[in-house]
Amino acid sequence: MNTQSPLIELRNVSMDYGSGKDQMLALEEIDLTIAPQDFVCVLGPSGCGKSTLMKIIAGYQQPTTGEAIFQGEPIQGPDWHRGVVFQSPTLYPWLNVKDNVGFGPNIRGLDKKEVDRISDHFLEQIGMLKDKDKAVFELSGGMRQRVALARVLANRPEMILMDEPLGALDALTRLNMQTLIRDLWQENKNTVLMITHDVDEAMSLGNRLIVMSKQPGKIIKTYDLDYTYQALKTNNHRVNIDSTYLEIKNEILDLINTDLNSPASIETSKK
Ligand SMILES: Nc1ncnc2c1ncn2[C@@H]1O[C@H](COP(=O)(O)OP(=O)(O)OP(=O)(O)O)[C@@H](O)[C@H]1O
Repeated sequence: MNTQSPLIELRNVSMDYGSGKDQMLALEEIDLTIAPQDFVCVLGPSGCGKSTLMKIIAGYQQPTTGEAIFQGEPIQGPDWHRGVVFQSPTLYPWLNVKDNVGFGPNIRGLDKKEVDRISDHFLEQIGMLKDKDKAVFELSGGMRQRVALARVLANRPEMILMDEPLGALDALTRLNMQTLIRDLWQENKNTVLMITHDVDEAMSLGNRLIVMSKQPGKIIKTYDLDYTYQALKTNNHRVNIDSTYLEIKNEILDLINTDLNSPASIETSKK
């Protein structure tokens, strides 16, 4: 984690859904600080509130109690500073690839030449410049997710929020996408928060990992890791799976799978 002033601060954030006897506590007393250019991966059992946490940072939901702060200001609602990528890419089927990527800059009133320049730049980054005139229905799942990423990047957001973005992809495409996401993070210097169920994916991409307890979701442990930096240094983009890696992976799996009714206080480990 770097030491610049935080991009995101969650202070004592709790989130209730429903009311009366249907009321349930989804998140409880979350304190989280995310620095610029962090790549934070969030892991935790199904239903522990990962997406709720992401929606609060995106501005889709206000916490029931506590504060969600972006660059020192309370998050009031969604805006282009924090772009969201979902598991199922939400592309506009009536627009071709290039116009999907240029959608945000176009809406913001940039002139056509500038919109084209931005679209081409990000299509190049995702390796799909040659596909720019294709229709959405002509794309594979992995290609759609790449276009969804480029569309978010074209808005030049400070932060990218991803909710299981690779969950629907086959294993090989998923590995290639992990490499692409890491490269895009490095190249564009965004801050990333990514939810995943895959511990290896989290360990190989994130420089910070957050593990949450089962509902009500609390942060039970955070890790600062450097496997993603190692992967950036190698030609084949692979992480070195050493004994420490396996220890941390097993510890995380235990944390996620153990009954965590009384989560321990927050701990931070450094590899
Ligand atoms: N809009 C909503 N209204 C009521 N309950 C909700 C709402 N959104 C989420 N919940 C509930 O809050 C809890 C946390 O849900 P959330 O989707 O944040 O968990 P998650 O960790 O992302 O789950 P998964 O890993 O299965 O995607 C769940 O019990 C869910 O049913």
